[in-house]
Order: sequence, then structure tokens, then C-alpha cells
Amino acid sequence: MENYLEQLNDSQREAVVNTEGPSLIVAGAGSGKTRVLTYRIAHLLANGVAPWNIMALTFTNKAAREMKERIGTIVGANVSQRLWMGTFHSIFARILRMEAEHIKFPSSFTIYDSADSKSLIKSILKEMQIKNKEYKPGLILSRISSAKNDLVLPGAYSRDQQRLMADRASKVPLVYDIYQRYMKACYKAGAMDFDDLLLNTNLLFRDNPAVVARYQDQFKYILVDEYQDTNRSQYLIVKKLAELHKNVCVVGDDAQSIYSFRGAKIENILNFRNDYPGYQLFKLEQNYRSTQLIVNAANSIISRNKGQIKKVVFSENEPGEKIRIFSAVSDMEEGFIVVNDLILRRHAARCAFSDFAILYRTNAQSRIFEEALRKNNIPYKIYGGLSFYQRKEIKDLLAYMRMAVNPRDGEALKRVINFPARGIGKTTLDKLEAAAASNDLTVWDILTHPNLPKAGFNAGTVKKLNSFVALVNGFFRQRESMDAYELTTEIVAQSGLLKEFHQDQTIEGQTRLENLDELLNGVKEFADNRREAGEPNSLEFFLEEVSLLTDQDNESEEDVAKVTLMTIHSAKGLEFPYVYIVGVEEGLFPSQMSAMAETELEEERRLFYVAVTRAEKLVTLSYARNRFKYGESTFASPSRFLREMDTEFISEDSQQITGSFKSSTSFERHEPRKKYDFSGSSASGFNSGKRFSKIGSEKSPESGMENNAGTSGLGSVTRVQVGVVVEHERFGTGKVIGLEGVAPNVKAIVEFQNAGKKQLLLKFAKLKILN
Ligand SMILES: Nc1ncnc2c1ncn2[C@@H]1O[C@H](COP(=O)(O)OP(=O)(O)OP(=O)(O)O)[C@@H](O)[C@H]1O
Ligand SMILES: [Mg+2]
Repeated sequence: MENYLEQLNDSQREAVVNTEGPSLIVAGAGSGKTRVLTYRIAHLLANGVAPWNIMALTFTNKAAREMKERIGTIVGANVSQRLWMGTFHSIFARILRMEAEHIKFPSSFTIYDSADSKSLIKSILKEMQIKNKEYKPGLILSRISSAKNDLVLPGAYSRDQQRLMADRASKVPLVYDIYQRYMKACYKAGAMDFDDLLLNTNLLFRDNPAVVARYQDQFKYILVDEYQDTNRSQYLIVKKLAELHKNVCVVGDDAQSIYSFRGAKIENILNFRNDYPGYQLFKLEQNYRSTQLIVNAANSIISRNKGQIKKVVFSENEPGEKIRIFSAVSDMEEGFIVVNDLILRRHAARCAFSDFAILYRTNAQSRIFEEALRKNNIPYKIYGGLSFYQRKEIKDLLAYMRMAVNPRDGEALKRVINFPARGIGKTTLDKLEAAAASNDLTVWDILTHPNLPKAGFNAGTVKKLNSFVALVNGFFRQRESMDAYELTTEIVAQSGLLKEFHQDQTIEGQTRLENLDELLNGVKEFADNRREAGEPNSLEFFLEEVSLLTDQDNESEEDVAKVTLMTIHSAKGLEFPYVYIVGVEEGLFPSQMSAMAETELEEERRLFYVAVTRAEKLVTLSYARNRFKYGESTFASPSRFLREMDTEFISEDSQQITGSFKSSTSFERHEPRKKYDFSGSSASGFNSGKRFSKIGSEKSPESGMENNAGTSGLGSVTRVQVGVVVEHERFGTGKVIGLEGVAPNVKAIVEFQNAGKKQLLLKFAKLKILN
């Protein structure tokens, strides 16, 4: 067996071999937390612990897969395959299916994605005749989600003054009622949403002592990665399961807690010491991922947050290049600057496209980079946004597949009852829904009710409805005798979907057909792989896998040689040699909302920390001075995060790109300078010196870099001279003792009274001149 312990440093090894009792591993980014978790599991297995006695909870399925593979190379794939390893959702969905009878759900329950949930909320709003536009399905869903993650059921919600008050303040006082109906509708449809998987696990464990005792006994070792982002519901599950053996090992980094908007509770880490008084604490301090410069810059970024566990993180990797900041006139130009730089860098470093990631704050920012990448024929993969499984034709087929497994699935039924068209119109569906609501039944119950003909439908309609029922029942009957692929082939043919898309001769129609084919390939691969592994391969298992995919999981094999585009949130836990963090502007990053409250601002700063720490070799930041928002170009100013960075981490190179003029002796004289030239910067005025003429004007988007000098504009910057006393928002007052560099990258060396000597880039540091 490979000597895996040699591949760890001393503190990592300690954390790996001390497997007994509760353990807490809190350490900064890139210090090997995930590696320690992986090796700890391998170590347990190598020492004779059975794989089914180990539960390991990861942030994505992909992470679980990679860990399993690594463990497999140490102890053998036949062993690692049997681990209970996956996301919270996938592991507990599996347990819930086995124990479904205890919570009165069918074991083949459907998992609703957020589109299903929103559609169901829309139906409920209709049923309640709520027309008020404040009731946005997304908002209501997030309220319900927050309640579920705090284990607040509808009854308790209706008495929870805090929640009721918050709802009233948002002008949605009826959420408690919608919540109640939503739960009931899901129950009737045999469906659970993502939060229900955790909530129902808690209820299962709360109400069935014998069941929980079985699992407590089984899971002798429980390990959790990214513990800082667990919510209350997840926390309670882990706590309950670990009650007997108490061999729980959690790893996390409070500085990377970025999901509090989804109910994640940083206190879960802080409370560990109270929950398990005899716990062992392991610290990992050496970062193996990034250059020294990146680690130091990241440390300085996060040190601004008040709420944090103090940690040491250092790197012994190469010193590394400084962080570059690119400034663009417009968001369009930002796309080109970044992509052109990426091309040059790839050439110079002779590396692969997959060595690059472009990270952004919101999904909407991806379009511009996609365009620029496409124009340059650069292969890229994009996570989030409209994924394969969210395309219409794929959702249509999946809806039929869901009906085949669980005909009561109301959202799937709505989608396909009249697609392909079979003469069942909206009026009929409305009638069916009304009948279902007034009889407290599902639409499927009404459809299959012997009294259907009497429910006010004419003979023609009844016939059409009956043949739809027969179609679905046919699939339902075949679901056990056929594997997922056989049944899906049957469904594609019998449902009329294949014919529907075949008839469509347009390019879109062709694409749809290709997508259906792609899904069929996926199902085939699934069925074959499962058969070879001796595991069940019927349709319900395939659906389970699909419904639990996370953003990071939508990766196909040909994706390995592509540039990665993703939000910072979904980049958690990942690493890339070259990272571009784009749209680093006020109102975008930090986002508008977070600029208000300090706690939210701290979360944005943690997000910035996560982004920077994804990089191994080089971080490049970019911002645009004008951005298209709501259909018009609006002025944008560089993020405070740029100003907050100590200049010692920022490259002079930034000047080449951001530089707008050259000045050698006096800061007052600004001469247009030929800018960094690259192909693709079209009519944006990139080479024109004109727009730099309005120096000092505050608001004009044309004034370019000058606005970067902060609120005071370039005017005050030019007055910063040796001997001047200045005030900095963080370092307090100090005296300028030197100036270095050329505009616009002039650095002031300031001796602060309390903070000591600092180098500050004038264009970002908001310095107030005091004398
Ligand atoms: N002792 C070591 N020797 C060599 N490489 C290491 C060692 N420890 C960790 N690494 C490597 O450093 C990188 C970061 O490790 P890992 O992803 O486990 O860190 P992490 O603490 O989980 O980071 P994050 O906080 O971002 O999740 C990985 O590529 C890992 O393989
Ligand atoms: Mg990790």
C-alpha cells in the first residue's frame, strides 16, 4: 500500500492519525483541509474500519467523487465505493428513501427543484387569489426555505412573531399560509424540495428512536467538509447521528463562510467546543496551493473583518507575481481585456485553457466573457446559469420520466399533460386543479377517479384524459422490469416527444433533438455503469442522481481542456493556476445590498477572500467604469476592496493596462499616453487620449482613471506630497514620507502613528489631507 502518511506535513498527519473522538480542524484556504479529510478516511479504512461505517459529507458530488477516487488508489476502489460519501442532500435522500414508510412518503418520492417549487407556489397564489405583486414566488420560497432550515414548521411559523413581522415588513403577510399549503401539496404529490430532504431527516430521527439508533450505531465515523457553511438543519442531523460514537470530524474555515444568505450558520463551528467538550483542535498553517504573494494578500484582505478566528497562513511556494488590476472603459471592453490577456498568458506560460478561471459575483456577468471567448474560439465551460438539465426539452422528457416513477408528481404532470399537444386545454387543466383543490386530492387522483366522467367534462375530453392516464400507467408498470435506459427509450417514443421534435425542422428543433439524444446517452451510461457495479439501475435511481446535481457537477469529459467560468460561490473548494476576478466594482462586488450592513459587507469580503485564494499562481482583478444595467449604461466605480489592498501586493503591470497617462515630475501634468494595444478593442475609444482630458471631474464616466482616486477625485491626490499629514480610514493619521512610481500608480509611503509604515496606491487609498 502506498505510504500516504508521507504525503502530509506534521500537523496534517496529526489530524489524520488521531481518528478517535470529536475533532475540529479550522484552517485557512489551501492548507489541506480537504486533503486531511480524504487521508483520514483512507487511514480509517487502512486500519480495518468498514466503509459502510463511515459517513463523509462534502459540498458537491464532484468533490465526493474525487475524494473517493483518491481513497480508492490507496485502499482499493472496491472498498472506497462502499463509503457513505456525498452531499448532505444525496446522502440523506438515500436514507429517506429507505425509511420512507416512517414519514409516510413513497420511497420513490420526487425531488422538486427550485423551478418546480416556484411553479407550485404560483398555483397556490392562484388558488388563494393573491394578485399582489409583492408575492414573488422566489421571495416566498426563500422565506419558506429559511424556516425549514431552522426547523420551523408551518404551525410554529404562524406563531413566530419575528418571522410574521418580517413578512409584514416585506408586504407578504400571508407567507405562513402559503407555507402550510405548500407543504401539504408537496406531501400529496409525493415530492420533497431540497430543504425538505434535511427537514424530513430531522423529523425522521426525532420521531423514530429505533431508526435513529440504527444509524447512530452504523456511522461510527462522521466527517464533514466545508463545515462553516452548514445550516441549522444540517448541524442537527450531524449532532444527532454522532451522539453515540462521537467520532465526528469537521473541517472548515470561518473566513470562507459565504452562504449565510441561505441559512448557513458560522456558529456551528464556534459551538463545536460546547457540543463536544473533549474535542481535539487541529490547526493547519501552511498553504500549499498558492504563491506567497497570494497568501499574504489574502491574509491582508481578511484581516479587515472583525468577526473571525485568528489564524496563521503562510506559503513556502515561490514568491509569485503581484496581483494585477485591469480597468476597462466598459463592461464590453472588460471582456476583451481579460480574454486577450488570457490568450497572451497562455502563450507565454505554455499552459492549458483549463488552467484559467474567470470568476464573477453574479451569473449575469458571464455573457460578456462568453462572447469574448467565443469570438476568439477559446473553449470554455460555464457553471450555473441555464444548465443542460434546465433546457425545455430536457425538462419535458424528465417530467415524463418523473411521472413514470411517481404519477402523483403534480409539477411534472402540469408540464406534460398537454405536451405534445393532445387536446387537453388550459380550461380542462384549470378544472382539474380546482377539483383537486376542493376535494383535497391531487390532479392525478382526480384523473384516475372512477367518477371522472361526472366531474363536468364532455365525453371527448374524458377520452383524451383517459388515454393520457393509460400512457403514464403503462410507463409506471414497466418501471420495475426495465432499466432506466430501456424505459426512457420507451418514454421518448410513446409520449410523442420524439415525433414532436423530429417534425421541427428549424435549427432549434435540431438542437432539441440532439439534446434529447444526449440525455439518452447519459441514461445509457448510467444504466450500464450501474449494472457493471452490481447496483440498481432503474429509472428512479437515475432521477435521483440528476435531481441532486450541484453547479459544479455539470461537467462532461470534454470539459477538461476548457476555461472555467463560474460564480465565486460555486468556486468554493476549487483551485486554478490563473484566476481572473471580474466586475470588482462598488454595487456589484460588494453587492449593492451588502454595502449597507457591516455584517453583510464582511460576508462579501469573505467572498473576495475565497475568490483570491482559488488562485495558485496569479490573480488578476478587473473592473469597468461603465456597465450596462437595466438596459442603460451606468457609471461604475472601482470596488472598495481594491482600495483596501495594500499596494505592496499590486503589480506595476496594472499600469500598462489601466494607465492613462504618464507623468514624470509633476502630478499636475497629464499627457495622454498610448495605451496598451490589443486586437479586439473596437470602437470603445481605447486608443484615444481624448477622454482623459476632463481630469478632476467627479462624475463624468469619460474621465477614466481619475475617478479611481476615491471620493476626493484626483484633485486631492495631486496634493499628496512628502511632508503632508493624511488620514486613512483604517490606519488613522500619518505623515507622507515618500512618493514612488508614476501616475496613475503613484504610491505614497506613509508613516502612520499607530499602524506603522505603509505603502499605499494613491488611486485606491482614500487619503484625506489634513494640513
Ligand atoms: N502536504 C502537502 N503536500 C503537497 N501538497 C499538498 C499538501 N497539503 C495540501 N496540498 C495541496 O494543496 C492544495 C490545497 O489543498 P486542499 O484543497 O486540501 O486545501 P483546503 O484547505 O481544503 O482549501 P479550501 O479552504 O480552499 O477548501 C491541493 O492541491 C492539495 O493537494
Ligand atoms: Mg477544501
